[in-house]
Amino acid sequence: MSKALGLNEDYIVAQFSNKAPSFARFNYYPPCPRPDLVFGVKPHSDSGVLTILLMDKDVGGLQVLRDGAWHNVPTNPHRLLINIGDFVEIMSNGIFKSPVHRAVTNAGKERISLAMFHGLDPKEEIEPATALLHEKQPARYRKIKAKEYLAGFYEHFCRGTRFIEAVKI
Ligand SMILES: O=C(O)CCC(=O)C(=O)O
Ligand SMILES: [Fe+2]
Repeated sequence: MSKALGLNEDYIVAQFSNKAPSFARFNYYPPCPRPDLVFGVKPHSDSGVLTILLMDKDVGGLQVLRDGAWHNVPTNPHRLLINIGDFVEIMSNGIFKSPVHRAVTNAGKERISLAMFHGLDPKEEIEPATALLHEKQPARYRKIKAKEYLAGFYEHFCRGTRFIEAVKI
């Protein structure tokens, strides 16, 4: 990803210290009698650097928002889905976008997914890479500590809004 941005090859990897948290979350979605009323996970983007998602091999449910429409992500037993998180959107000055996604429920079938989230040391500051900025392309996000970002992220998630919008300049 760093290379694709024209940055030093290790720019993004170098942001990780040995204090960078990673955690796994198993999502279990029981059958839901009213999928028309209940989300498994409401619309959000992931906060961190990268998420590696192992989806249920049979039951779909993940949807990605693109150009205002929701698209189903097909299931595949041998596929890992890599999602870019908000930290990469900020570092790349918006060249990479962290996708908004949601999980819908299913009336007849249960579903399981496993998400592995890779974050940053809460003390790190996140900001657009200086090498990407010039007069015609100023910073589109303000500098913010990872810890502060996460606090804002969860507050906004509860309200159904996206904190990244509040970090935009
Ligand atoms: O269950 C899924 O497919 C997605 C879960 C998800 O978006 C998350 O845990 O952040
Ligand atoms: Fe997610």
